[in-house]
Formats: sequence, structure tokens, C-alpha cells
Amino acid sequence: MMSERIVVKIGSSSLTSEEGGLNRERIQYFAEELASLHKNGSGVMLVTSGAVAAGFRQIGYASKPKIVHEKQAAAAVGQALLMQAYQEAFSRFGIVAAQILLTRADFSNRRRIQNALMTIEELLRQRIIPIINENDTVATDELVLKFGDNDNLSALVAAMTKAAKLVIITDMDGLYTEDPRKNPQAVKIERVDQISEDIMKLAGGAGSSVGTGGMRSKIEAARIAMRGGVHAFIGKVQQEGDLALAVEGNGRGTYFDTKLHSLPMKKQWLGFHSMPQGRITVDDGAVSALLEGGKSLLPAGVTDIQGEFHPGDVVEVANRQGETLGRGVVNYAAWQIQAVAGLTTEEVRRRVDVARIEVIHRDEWITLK
Ligand SMILES: Nc1ncnc2c1ncn2[C@@H]1O[C@H](COP(=O)(O)OP(=O)(O)O)[C@@H](O)[C@H]1O
Ligand SMILES: N[C@@H](CCC(=O)OP(=O)(O)O)C(=O)O
Repeated sequence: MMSERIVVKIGSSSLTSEEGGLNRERIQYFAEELASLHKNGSGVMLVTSGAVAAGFRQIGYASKPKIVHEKQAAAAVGQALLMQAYQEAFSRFGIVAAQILLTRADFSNRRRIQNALMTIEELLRQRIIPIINENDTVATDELVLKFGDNDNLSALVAAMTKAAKLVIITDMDGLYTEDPRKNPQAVKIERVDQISEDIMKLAGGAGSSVGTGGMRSKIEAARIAMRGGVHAFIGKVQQEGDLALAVEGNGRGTYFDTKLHSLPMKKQWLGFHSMPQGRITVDDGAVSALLEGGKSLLPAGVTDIQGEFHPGDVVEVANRQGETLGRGVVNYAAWQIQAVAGLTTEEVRRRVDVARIEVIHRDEWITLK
């Protein structure tokens, strides 16, 4: 009997000290917390950081390295130590754990990610806990290709596996109005049901020298999770029973609730993994057609375009204020839209020869706002 799926992400700050090296007591504690979720029937997946932090001291670096190949060397040493520690800890509860290393590039390749998903599905069927981290040794440090932090990775795993919940464990008991390390007067936010730009602005970078993403990447992760129909929690899990409390809704942290349902893989690819080749700005009528009416985007609603794109490419769509509304597969080349923007459908037909009259068909669209 398997009930809901839960993805738990543990940050470096919860597993290691500032001086580096793994905190085995913490790993034993987390394994125990995860084991009890697992015993209660949940399909548990763990996304864990800590490879770099675990490995740098073994190599002899004085502090967490900043140079790419040093970080990668530390991760190569640390990942093995991390897995060894988890496997040992889980074996005390009779649980088998598996290692899965992923990169952003894997997510943008449909076959590779489908394979990863099928592997995870089989592991869950066998009641094995998949332990997932970024494959740091091969991930390039270019912004678009590397996750860098594991927050986004954990949200993508949760959306992909259609998990019910994503629990992001960190050293802070939730999202505050400011980084509490910088302003002790900051106030905790208990619940968020929409991630507005104002919420994004609250979040700062990493607080400790071992952490990477800080609160910002955690909120981005919560946003992806929510869009994928996954409820998210960001907070502290420290004492016996805390993880169960976090999952039940009584944890020490901030809850991000969603009304949305899980997304089919095709829409996830469009929304989370595709590389937009351009940007289309639309008028208010088109905004409500796309966001409220569930309609396609017609040339009449287009006011501006940016980028060189071709039919079949993915583009972002924005309102006049510059806010991104979503993404879609475009049926026109950039120059064709340029020629017909703002025109009625009849006029468009007279001027250009396109396979479909919609700039973006509603089946090829995902709202990201
Ligand atoms: N608005 C905020 N609310 C809470 N924490 C914040 C905020 N802005 C920045 N932070 C910082 O984010 C840190 C957690 O991120 P990070 O160090 O990357 O941890 P992890 O290793 O767990 O991913 C906290 O220690 C805190 O200092
Ligand atoms: N993949 C890297 C994760 C880097 C990192 O520090 O992430 P996080 O602690 O989640 O902000 C590692 O295992 O060291």
C-alpha cells in the first residue's frame, strides 16, 4: 500500500559544519525521520546537497572552494562519502537507498529525463529510497546549464514524479520578511498562496558559507513546485518527529499551498525545461484570453516581439508591464509576426502563409504567472 509521494530536500547547511566534513549524527537523524515516513507508506525521495561541503576538507582545502574544478573535485570525493553515510544510516532501518545524479542538461533531453523518471518509478515500486544530487563533475558552471543549488532540482523532481509534497529543509525556520541573519527584527511568513514579485524580493542569498542558493532559490523552487501541483514547505527539521510534523502541516517553516493539479510531462517540458528563443508582448485583451479564457494567442493581440525565432520554437509571452505570463510554441517566424501584429485574422490570411493562424495554440501554451 503506497500513499502519497514526498520529496525531501536537505541543504548543505543542515548536514555539514562551516569547517566542512559530514555531520554523521545529523545524517543518522535525517535517515530516521525519512525511514518513519517510508514505513508509513509514503514514496520517499531524497534530494541531498553536501557533496562539496563533505569533500573539501578531505582534499585539504581550507574552506569551501570557489574555483569550478576544485568544487568538482570536492564533489567527486564528497559524493561518495555522502552516499556511504546515507546507505549506512538507512541500512539500520532495513532500507535500501539508491544514487541518482542528474544535470540540467538531462532535463532538457526528453529521452534522458524519461529514463531517469522510469528508474525512479521502479525504485519506488521496490520501496527503495532514491537519493538524488546534481552531477557536479559534469555539470558546467554556465548559468543556464547548472542548477548550482539543489532547490530547483528538488522541485523539478517533485513535479516530474507528481509528488504531493516537497519539503525543503534548511537552517532557517521559514521565509522571513528579510534575512534574519541580517535583521533580527524580520518577521516570519507562515503561509504563501501565490509567489508574487514582492515575495521574490524578500529573499536573499545563502546565509552560511556552506550553503549556495539561499532563500531566493528556495522560493523559485516553491514556485515551480506549486505550478506542478506540488505543495511546498521550507523550514527547519531538527528534533524527533519534526519531518512528520512538516509533512502534516504543523512544521516549523513556511507553507506554499497550491490549487493547481500535476502537469503532464509535455507541459513541464514547455514550462520548466525549454529554452525560449524570443519574447512576445501582448495587449490586455490577449492577457485575459490566455490567462482567464484558456484561449489561443492571435496576431491581433501582439504588440511587440523580440528575438529571432522560427515556427516550432518556444517563446515567452509578457504583458505590457514586462511581466512574464507563460511560454508557448510559436507557429510563426519572428518576421511573420512583425508583418501581421495587431491585424485581424482575415487580414493576416491575406498577408502571410502560415500553417496555423494562432500565434500560439492553447494546447501548446503554459501559464507561468
Ligand atoms: N527572507 C529570508 N528569510 C529567511 N532566510 C533568508 C532570507 N533571505 C536569505 N536567507 C538566508 O538563506 C539561508 C538558507 O539558504 P542556504 O544557506 O543556501 O541553505 P541550504 O544549504 O540549506 O540550502 C538562511 O540561513 C538565511 O540566512
Ligand atoms: N550539488 C552540490 C550542492 C551545492 C549546495 O551547496 O546546495 P545547497 O546547500 O542546497 O544550497 C553539493 O552536493 O555540494
